[in-house]
Amino acid sequence: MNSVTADFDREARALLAASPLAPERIDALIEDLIHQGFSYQRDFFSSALIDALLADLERLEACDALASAGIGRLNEHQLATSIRGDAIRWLNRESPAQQVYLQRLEELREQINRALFIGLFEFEAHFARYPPGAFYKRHVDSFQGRANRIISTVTYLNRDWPVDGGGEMVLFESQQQGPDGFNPDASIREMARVLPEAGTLACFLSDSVPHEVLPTRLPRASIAGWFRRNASINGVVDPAR
Ligand SMILES: O=C(O)CCC(=O)C(=O)O
Ligand SMILES: [Fe+2]
Repeated sequence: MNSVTADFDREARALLAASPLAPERIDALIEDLIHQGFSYQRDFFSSALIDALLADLERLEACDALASAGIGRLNEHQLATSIRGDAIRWLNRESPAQQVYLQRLEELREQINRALFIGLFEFEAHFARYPPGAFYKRHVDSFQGRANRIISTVTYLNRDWPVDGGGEMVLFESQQQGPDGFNPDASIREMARVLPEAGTLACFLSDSVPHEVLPTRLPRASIAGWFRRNASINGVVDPAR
C-alpha cells in the first residue's frame, strides 16, 4: 500500500470511529416514515463527519467541480434555473468523508429494509450548493409507476444557520399522482418546514411527498440522496441517475 492510500484509509477509519449512528435515532426515523411518510432528525450525523463533508464540498467548489443541476429532459439553462438553482456533484467515494457518509447510509438502508421489507438495493447522492437567492420549486422526486427512487434523503451541512437564513425545505401533504404525474398547481397543506442546519437528516417517500426549497439568503450546502429499487422499463434495466 503506498502512503497516499494509507493516509486515506487512516483518515477514513478515524472518521468512521468518530461518527457512529445512534440506533434510537434510526428507530425514530423509521417510525416516522411508517406513520407519516417523512421524518427529520436534528444532529443525526456527528460534527466530525459533517465538517469533513463540508470541507470536501468546499474543495470541489474551489476546483470548479460542481455543475448546474438539470431537471429531467429540460436542459435549457434559463428554464432549469427558474425551477432549481443549485450546482451539484455526485458522490463517488473520492474522499474519506464521502466513503464514510456512504457507509453510514448503507447501514441505514439495511435497517430500513429490515423494518419495512421494501428491498431498497442501492443509494445514490450528490452534493448541492444553492447560492444566495437560489431555490427549488415544489416537486416530487420520482414518478409513480416508474418509481425507482423510493426514499429521498437530505443531509444539511450548514453550521450556525440563522432562523432568517431562508433555504428551508417545506414538505407538503402526500398526494397521489395523476396519469400525468403530480399537479404542481394544486393547493396542498404544508406538513413541515426543515431548517438546513448542519447534522440534520430529512427523509421522505420519493413518489408521494411534494417538497420545495425556499429561496436561500445565504450559501446553502447539502447532500441530496435516494434509496433506489431497480426498475426495468420495457425490459431495459433503468441505470442509476
Ligand atoms: O435540499 C433540499 O432541502 C431538497 C433538495 C431536493 O428536493 C432535491 O434535490 O430533489
Ligand atoms: Fe427533491
